[in-house]
Amino acid sequence: MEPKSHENGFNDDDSNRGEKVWLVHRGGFCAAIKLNQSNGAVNIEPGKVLIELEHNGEQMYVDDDDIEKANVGELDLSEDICHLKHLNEASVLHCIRQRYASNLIHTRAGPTLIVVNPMAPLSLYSEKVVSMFKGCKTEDMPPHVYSLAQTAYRAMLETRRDQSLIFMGRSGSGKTASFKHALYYLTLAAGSTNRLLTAEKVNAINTILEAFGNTKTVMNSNATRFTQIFSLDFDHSGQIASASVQIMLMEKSRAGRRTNNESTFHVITRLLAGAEGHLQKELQLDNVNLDENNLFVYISSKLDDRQKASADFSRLAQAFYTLNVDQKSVKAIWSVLAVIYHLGLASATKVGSGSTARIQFAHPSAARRAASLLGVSMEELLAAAFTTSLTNSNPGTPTRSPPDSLDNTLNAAFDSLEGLVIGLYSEAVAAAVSLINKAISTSIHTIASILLVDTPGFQNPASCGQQAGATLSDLKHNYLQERLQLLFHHMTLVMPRERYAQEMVEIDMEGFNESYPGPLVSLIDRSPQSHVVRTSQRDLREADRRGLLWLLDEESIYPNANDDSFLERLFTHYGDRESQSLLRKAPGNRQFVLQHLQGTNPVLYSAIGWLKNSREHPAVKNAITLLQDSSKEEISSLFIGNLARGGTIFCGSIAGMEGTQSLRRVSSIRRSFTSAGVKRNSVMLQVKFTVDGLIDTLRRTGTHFVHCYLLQHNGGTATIANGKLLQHTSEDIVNVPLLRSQVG
Ligand SMILES: Nc1ncnc2c1ncn2[C@@H]1O[C@H](COP(=O)(O)OP(=O)(O)OP(=O)(O)O)[C@@H](O)[C@H]1O
Repeated sequence: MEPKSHENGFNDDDSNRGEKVWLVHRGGFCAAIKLNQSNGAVNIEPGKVLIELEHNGEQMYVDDDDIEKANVGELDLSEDICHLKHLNEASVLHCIRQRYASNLIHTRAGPTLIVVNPMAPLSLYSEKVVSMFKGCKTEDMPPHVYSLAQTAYRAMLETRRDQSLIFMGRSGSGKTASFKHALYYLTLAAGSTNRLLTAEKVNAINTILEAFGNTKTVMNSNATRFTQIFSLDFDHSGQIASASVQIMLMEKSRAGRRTNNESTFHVITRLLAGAEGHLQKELQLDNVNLDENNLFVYISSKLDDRQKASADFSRLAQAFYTLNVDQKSVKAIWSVLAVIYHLGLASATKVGSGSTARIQFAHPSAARRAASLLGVSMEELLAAAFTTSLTNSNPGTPTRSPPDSLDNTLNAAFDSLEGLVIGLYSEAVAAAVSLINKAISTSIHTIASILLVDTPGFQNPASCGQQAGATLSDLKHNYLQERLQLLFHHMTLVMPRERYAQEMVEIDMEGFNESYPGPLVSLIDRSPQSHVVRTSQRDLREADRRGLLWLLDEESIYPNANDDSFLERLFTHYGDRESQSLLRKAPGNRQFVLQHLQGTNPVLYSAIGWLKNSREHPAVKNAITLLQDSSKEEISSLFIGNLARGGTIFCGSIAGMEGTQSLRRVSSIRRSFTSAGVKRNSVMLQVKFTVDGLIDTLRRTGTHFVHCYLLQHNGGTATIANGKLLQHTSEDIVNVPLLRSQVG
């Protein structure tokens, strides 16, 4: 925009007034009238137009390119943005904003649903509202997450083909909230045989999964850290006859994270705050001290936080009751979680020196509590916790912290203890998911399924003020979001175009600006085509390039490789001019930027510790051995049972595979989830193959996409005062550049 102050050429003559337009500028857009330039105005530069701003009457010349046609006011609240006569960015943003100001947070974009996070509870979802949508056809329903679920249900009944509801968006944008509403709708609207799945049970499942898989981050105070497929399997009559949950790509490293500014999963703090009486004594949690230094668990000193955590724990315990889960199994899970707490206190220390040096628990009394809760001896626990800290017993694992000095020996011990804790936590989650599936899955023959997919949202911590750079876990979540975008692109643009071409229908794509996530996805996950590795050649042949995940994986097995050598290889592969629009170096230590979401969301990453984190520590696997060897029957039987059902969470990185009918029907999907790559210790290739499996699964279904939008960067942590939206204007609430980057 180039505003100009003119003393000549402007007049208020109504005959001069033209069409309504938007003046688009970096901070947003504003309404204006395009004035007729032939009358009055002199010396008009080519490519300029004369406008009058609506809000203050100021007249100015601006670039023609900065103007977009506006629609008539009657279309302000259009239910479907495809109905706008002038379909341009400013008009779409205006429509979403106007609807939001009228408490209409759902908008259609053709078959896709847009939902903006209202940052306040709205009374849009209830049993009564469900009954209004039940049985309806798409064209008879207003945009709502219930209407999308109803459309999927109807399509499943009519075609007998599996359907999926896929929730996409940034962290905190409301994916999980909409996911839960859709699940609630389908449960109530379809009903289930023998009350297998009720709204109460769905609520209980969400409570459990949220406790085990969510945490607090800068972007969302209740951020989901796992991908979930909730499968509803329907019989001939359209009722739910079986259901199951699969959990994958869990950010399990968070359970063993030893940095002060990262929270662990909710369930641990809830257990510590909420276990009372007999349970508290049994778990030996009666002396929890707020000031103690725990490696893995941070307990808030705020009374409010602890009271809330305690109330949440009661709800969690009640959720297991609601699902009729055997209480001995629940107790076994609590024990494993309490063990993590005790191990965090036990910590590690080095005793002796030279050849007699040994690693020991720094606080043996805490370690004894852990051992007795697990039902193993101190020797067994010690061996499981520190096997790899003095000698590198796993030849496949690089010695990144060679135990050649006091610090390195101790660091290796801490890494090992962390590995065990991550393993214990993963097993606890797998057990919880198995118990859920036992409660809701049956072997009744079903004809088709609806898969609801919720994922951790797109992460850009800098957008919420965290300047340290995004982590490797953030990259995994962002990679999944890119793959979902690619799937969306394929299903909504490529496939219809191919269909039109087959049917020889001509479509006018002029002026259509297609953005394509393919190049960045390829930069991240492109498989190696050749065996040339570790070249420092700048002019790599195209065929020799491999994606970031593969580079990280390869680098992590080279002795003496480190985060710097990984970055060097990354820039050897992608330092060329063309790749600069996707990847560039950043000034900070080991920092780089990936231009995510077609450049609309550049994320600054910090690659510190990436190499270490791209291999699973061997101690992770010690957890299952300890649990199976437990002298406590409730523990060993729960975890032996887990293994017998697939023992999936370590190797396949998926929990709950046993419960699924939809995945069982398509055995190739099952294979891709459990393929050889997934079984390797490589965390990065597990990510790649698991995402491949998920996308393959979804591709075979009728897809229904929900795009969730954030109106404020901190929308996942903010609630509008008094729970009210602004009455007259939404301008204070809607961050237009942010919304624009999501719409784009
Ligand atoms: N439809 C809604 N109605 C009311 N509040 C909502 C709605 N959607 C989101 N919110 C609010 O926003 C917060 C963040 O939403 P949610 O956890 O669903 O985001 P998300 O996209 O799943 O985030 P992440 O990817 O981090 O898991 C919720 O805790 C809730 O306070």
